[in-house]
Amino acid sequence: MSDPLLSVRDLETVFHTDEGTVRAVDGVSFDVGRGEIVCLVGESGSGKTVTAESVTRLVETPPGEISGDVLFDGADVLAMTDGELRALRGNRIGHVFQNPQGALNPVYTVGWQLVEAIRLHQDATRREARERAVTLLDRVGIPEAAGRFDDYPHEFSGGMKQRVVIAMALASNPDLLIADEPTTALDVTTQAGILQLLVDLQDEYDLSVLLITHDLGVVAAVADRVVVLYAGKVMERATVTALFDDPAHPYTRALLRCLPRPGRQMEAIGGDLPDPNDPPAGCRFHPRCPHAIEECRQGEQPPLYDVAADSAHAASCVYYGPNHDPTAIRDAETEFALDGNSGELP
Ligand SMILES: Nc1ncnc2c1ncn2[C@@H]1O[C@H](COP(=O)(O)OP(=O)(O)OP(=O)(O)O)[C@@H](O)[C@H]1O
Ligand code: NI
Repeated sequence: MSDPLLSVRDLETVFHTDEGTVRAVDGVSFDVGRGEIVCLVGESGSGKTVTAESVTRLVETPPGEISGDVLFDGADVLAMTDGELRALRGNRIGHVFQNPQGALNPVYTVGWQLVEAIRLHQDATRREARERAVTLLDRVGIPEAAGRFDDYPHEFSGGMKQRVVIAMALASNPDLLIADEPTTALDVTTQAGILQLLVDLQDEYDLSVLLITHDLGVVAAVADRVVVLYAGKVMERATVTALFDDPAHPYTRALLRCLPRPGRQMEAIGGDLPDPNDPPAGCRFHPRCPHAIEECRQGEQPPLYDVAADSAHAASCVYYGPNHDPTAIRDAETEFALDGNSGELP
């Protein structure tokens, strides 16, 4: 890969609370290449939002504390001044937040808010900004965009409101769009429309996208590459094809088994996420892993071992390390591939 747009190395974000130190993100590394859609996937509480919000240092410090390396287009984000950070967030990285409440102000029309967002970042007259706002609303799929310009947020349906939120995030013409569960609150049909929009926008603007989701159906539909998080640790990194055709980590395999498929009962992964104040030693997943052996219960999270020779596919599991045979876990169950995981929307 040519040098990635975003490069995250050994990211650690901890929160100092009265109950102790929460290691929300604990040594996470991944890249987002130019023009690529990378999905961060994992159960609730695995650290997806904190990872995304650490990238532009939106995590409040204190109580949070961020360390590691975040390089955006070669620039060291963790060393940036407040002014540089504002420029980064305003011009180069658009963020669609998990909680969409804050994204739109209920007392202003969506057109006014878009114009403000555009004028904040670009030298544009009101008239130019208005034209661009209408173009953006149209581009994100708001029917009769010019006519909806003076409507208030509450006059839009959930799906249309999310399209407006995406338009706001695109107002500055960003290089990277971070979208945190952008479809979770929407019904399935509306979800598919929003995902298709993200794919189209990626293509049209050559955007890079960091998409956060707990839904592997979403991953199958849009991702180029995938980072699987569990309890603040990366369990597996893979291309979307490798992840579905050849899932390596027992956690990924368990997640895939949970996918509903025709003629198959949906399973839940047994057990709960570890206590973030007191995670288990060894592999964070070992208490729920059917293949756990003594080695998994000791020391640190295993390193990310190469699963395939190309090193784009790696799993943090001792079975892929020296002196182990991963066929022991891979033969246990087969057939995870989603029906039509070739870019078809769920
Ligand atoms: N401000 C904070 N103070 C203390 N702990 C926090 C804070 N923010 C997040 N956490 C903890 O960090 C961990 C990771 O949270 P995060 O929101 O990143 O999970 P997530 O993967 O995005 O989950 P979800 O799918 O529910 O959105 C959780 O244990 C959470 O309780
Ligand atoms: Ni989240």
